[in-house]
Amino acid sequence: MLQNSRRFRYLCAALQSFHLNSSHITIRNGAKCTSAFQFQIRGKKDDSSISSLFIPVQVKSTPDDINVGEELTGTLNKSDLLKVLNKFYQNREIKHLLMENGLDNYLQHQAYVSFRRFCLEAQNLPVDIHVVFSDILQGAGNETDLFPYFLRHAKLMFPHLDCMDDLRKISDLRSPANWYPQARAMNRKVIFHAGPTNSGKTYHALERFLTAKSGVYCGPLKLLANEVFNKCNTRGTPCDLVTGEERSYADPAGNPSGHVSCTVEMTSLSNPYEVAIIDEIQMIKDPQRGWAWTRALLGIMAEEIHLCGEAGAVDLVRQLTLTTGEDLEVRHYKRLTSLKVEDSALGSLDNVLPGDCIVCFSKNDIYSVSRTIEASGREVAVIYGGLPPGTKLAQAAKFNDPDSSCKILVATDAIGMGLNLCVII
Ligand SMILES: Nc1ncnc2c1ncn2[C@@H]1O[C@H](COP(=O)(O)OP(=O)(O)OP(=O)(O)O)[C@@H](O)[C@H]1O
Repeated sequence: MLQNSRRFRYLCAALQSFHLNSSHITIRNGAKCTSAFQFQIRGKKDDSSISSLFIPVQVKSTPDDINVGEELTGTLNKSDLLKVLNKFYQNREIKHLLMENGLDNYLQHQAYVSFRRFCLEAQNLPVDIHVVFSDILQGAGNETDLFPYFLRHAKLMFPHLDCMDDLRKISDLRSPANWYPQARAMNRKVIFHAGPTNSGKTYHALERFLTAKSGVYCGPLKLLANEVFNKCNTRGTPCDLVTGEERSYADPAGNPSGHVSCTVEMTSLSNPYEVAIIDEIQMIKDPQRGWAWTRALLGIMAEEIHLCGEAGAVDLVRQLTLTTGEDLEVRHYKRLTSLKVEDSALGSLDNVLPGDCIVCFSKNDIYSVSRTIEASGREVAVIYGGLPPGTKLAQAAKFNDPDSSCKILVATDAIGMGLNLCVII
């Protein structure tokens, strides 16, 4: 409905040519105005009202050769016109009506000055205005009869008046949930799989994903997106891969599949899916990357959204689902294996056992630790953030393979998020 409305088309036309530089924003609307409609940011000293930011379009009269108004109702005396105009402008009800039509005191004054000049300086007034003035002067009308003509003039001067409601709506950033009207139009079901790492959260969400007609998996790492992509295709569900660097199609001809595994920043908000998984949802709190989880949670067009992550994020997600008006189902999980803390320190790298993982916090440490272990004749798998996803996956697969001679993993904390590794704990 909105798209068909004149106001919306008008707004689009205005916004189509929206130019921005550091000090000056201009909206040019060639469709209706004879000159540019400017929206200019001025210095701090100016009126704080937003209205003062609009520079009026100059409205010029386009007189006919023949003064039809004069032929119909006779000549108008300019000083009489001025009296009518002043009376009109001082009328309280008129002021109130103008306010209701979006003209605050500032705009009213601007419009009045322009309308007065227009009426007094025009050689031939437009016939409708001429007749109305004539009626008023002859006692057959009231100065309030000028209202529609004044408003028409004001709207020519300030084209934004016609699309103010739409401008207000699109510039209101207080409710992010409303930024995604297509998702809001759906009846989405949100399920939070909450639990510690290695508790089977992603496993259960993925089982649902694999059986759905279509789905999107949104992961925090290229590595995880790759893992799901491979898992899905191995299980016979064609799935594409989309990361910032890579795009792979299950179909060799390059036709998109119903399932997509992507990094969360690459999530498409325009494709409808039956199931979506947003993994590691607690990342929504991350100051740098959290926006991508928020965007995915609020904007994904999926009938069923599975969020996997730490229970600590439930409250925040619940608050967000309150803003979308959606119910949140929380499923709690417990660790599948227990953690055991050693009584004594490792002491030396000679004491590293098969199934151990040494976590380092710099690439230099990775190199020195892996070299030391390899020097003692033991094979090592290495994973750190800078490795290409394929290499990381190959290293993880080598370490996980029970038949491989590689039993020790040296990695940075890049392995901490979601990657399934057969580390003995
Ligand atoms: N019910 C199950 N049957 C078979 N395997 C399972 C089951 N639940 C979990 N697993 C396996 O256990 C491992 C850990 O599960 P999963 O990745 O789902 O844990 P998670 O809670 O999502 O961990 P993280 O928070 O680290 O992502 C995976 O290899 C998964 O395939």
